[in-house]
Amino acid sequence: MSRIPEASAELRRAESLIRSIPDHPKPGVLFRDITPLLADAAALRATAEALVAPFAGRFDAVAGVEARGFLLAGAAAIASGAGLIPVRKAGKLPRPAAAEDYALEYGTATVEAHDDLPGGTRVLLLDDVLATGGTLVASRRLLERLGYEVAGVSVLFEIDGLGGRETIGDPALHTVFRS
Ligand SMILES: O=P(O)(O)OC[C@H]1O[C@H](OP(=O)(O)OP(=O)(O)O)[C@H](O)[C@@H]1O
Ligand SMILES: Nc1ncnc2[nH]cnc12
Repeated sequence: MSRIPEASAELRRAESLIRSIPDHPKPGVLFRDITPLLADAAALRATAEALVAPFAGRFDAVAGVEARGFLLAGAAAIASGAGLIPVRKAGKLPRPAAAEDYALEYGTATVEAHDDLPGGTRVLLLDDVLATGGTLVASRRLLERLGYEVAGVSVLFEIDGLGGRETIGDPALHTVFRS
């Protein structure tokens, strides 16, 4: 169900392109696969715009979380005229300025980022899926440690029942779709 009451027909069609795969990457996980949505030009544009619309004029850059968050963040940055900060998994950046560890529905990981923009830059944090919230909490902490002002958190698909919204605990959390 879309969280935007007046969701455009395009956005509703985009939602229908998210594929659910049982037991991936391990038994018991219902994996939400956004690749069919990404492959559809109109759906990709509609979702990139829906991710940033509630925050219009309130951010200077978007931050996307590796790997799927990068795909949406690139599109959202172009759609909104913002810069892009890659929040990368450990060991990929040549000179990370900060790192944060976190737990996932199916493992553990570390995120890192550079500090290429000035302190106080307003950053909108983006990702494809909100599950337990561990990735976004760690990413938000990471951006704050780098001196950025996190203007909001925006996610394409919120999975109910895993406590992600409560873990993030941010009134400025926007999710386009949920189930
Ligand atoms: O709310 P959480 O429980 O933290 O889970 C959500 C995160 O899990 C997935 O990333 P994953 O680490 O699987 O990496 P990928 O984007 O490289 O596939 C997804 O893209 C989110 O970043
Ligand atoms: N169920 C799920 N589907 C897609 N991405 C995820 N990240 C964490 N849980 C996920």
